[in-house]
Amino acid sequence: MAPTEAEQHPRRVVALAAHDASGRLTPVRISRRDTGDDDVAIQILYCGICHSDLHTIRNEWRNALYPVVPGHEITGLVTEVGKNVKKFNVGNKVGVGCMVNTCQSCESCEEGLENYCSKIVLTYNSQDKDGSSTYGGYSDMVVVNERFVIKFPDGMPLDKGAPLLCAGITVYTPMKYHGLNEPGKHIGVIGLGGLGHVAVKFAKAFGMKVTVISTSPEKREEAVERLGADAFVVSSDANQMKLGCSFKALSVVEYLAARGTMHGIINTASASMTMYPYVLLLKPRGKIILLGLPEKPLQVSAYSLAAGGKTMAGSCMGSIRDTQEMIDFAAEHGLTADIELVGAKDVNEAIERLAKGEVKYRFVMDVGKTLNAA
Ligand SMILES: NC(=O)C1=CN([C@@H]2O[C@H](COP(=O)(O)OP(=O)(O)OC[C@H]3O[C@@H](n4cnc5c(N)ncnc54)[C@H](OP(=O)(O)O)[C@@H]3O)[C@@H](O)[C@H]2O)C=CC1
Ligand SMILES: O=C/C=C/c1ccc(O)c(O)c1
Ligand SMILES: [Zn+2]
Ligand SMILES: [Zn+2]
Repeated sequence: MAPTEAEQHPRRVVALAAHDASGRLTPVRISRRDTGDDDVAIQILYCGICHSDLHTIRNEWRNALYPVVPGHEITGLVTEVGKNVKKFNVGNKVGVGCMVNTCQSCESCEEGLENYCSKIVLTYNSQDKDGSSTYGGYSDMVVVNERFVIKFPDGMPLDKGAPLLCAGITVYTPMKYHGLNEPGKHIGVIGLGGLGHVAVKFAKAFGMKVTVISTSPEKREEAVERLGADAFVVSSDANQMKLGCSFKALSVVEYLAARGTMHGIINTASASMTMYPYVLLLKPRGKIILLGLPEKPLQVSAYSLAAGGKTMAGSCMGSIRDTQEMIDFAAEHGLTADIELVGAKDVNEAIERLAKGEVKYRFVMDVGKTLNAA
């Protein structure tokens, strides 16, 4: 007889779940599997709050499988390992990012780019190979196959390091694969949020010139003085953006100075926009990489891309091998996210603030100290 859900997933774990498109999170109990031979059990201490969590719980991508327990920037301590586990021991500091399973046999998996596996199992809002739902890091503990667990190097803090597991790898990957990690090159970063601010930090660590292109003039000073950006262009204010006329609103002098100067741009904006004015910032044959996943389509002018032989591409998350490489690189360079730590009780308020762009630059939930009291 097939095992029941309770037999397959006997651990009862405290979590925060959204139940409908209001996205409001409430405490629930979920089931986790026992630690299998290849698994690592992790006590979750911190979990970053990514804008994808917000898109998902509010069903903006029309794919929510409620109840949704979000969270794919998970850090914590190993509490148990299965008998085949080679890379981890009890007590290790570890992280889990956006995926927890792949097929291991498709072309993408064989190339080591399992983030593009057609059968990828995401950390939450997905169905695992045994048919169970996956639940993310807004929870006490998680059980994950060791292949999807990242070793946290000494010196990489579990709180400020957590956002690197999604925001960090999502920006590091296109920089690596599109040659946007070379000293002296000029990169533009659209959107100074969770992804954008770590993109600025990685670009500076690679020795690049960085221009932030932002809708928030008030972010200029810290973008330049604290994050180390070389230039800052105000792209629009929110009202003008709603009218779709970002081009007219660009801060004209800085914009004109930046036109035709960028080897690449990464677009981390969570909202839809007209790409034309941004494409004009690229040098001939420059590349614009789309990372933000807005609910509504972007507007693109074919003419602006074709004239100048420019490329528009997309990129999603990153492989496990690249995630380990990125975390090790970040640790060597003392690179972490700028975070605001929030308790589990305040998570709904934090998500409201994230929706309004009122975070500098990533909320991280203090799961270890506060979830059980929520
Ligand atoms: N491709 C992938 O693998 C991944 C994609 N994502 C997606 O990336 C996006 C960003 O995520 P994250 O950094 O966590 O989000 P944040 O909310 O932290 O940052 C998004 C930034 O976008 C800018 N922005 C917001 N509204 C607008 C607007 N109307 N027009 C132009 N810019 C705007 C703001 O920057 P500013 O104030 O500077 O203008 C804001 O800070 C999301 O859509 C998310 O789902 C996330 C992770 C992985
Ligand atoms: O924040 C990360 C989002 C990752 C993601 C979104 C959508 C999708 O189909 C994925 O495979 C990953
Ligand atoms: Zn994410
Ligand atoms: Zn695969």
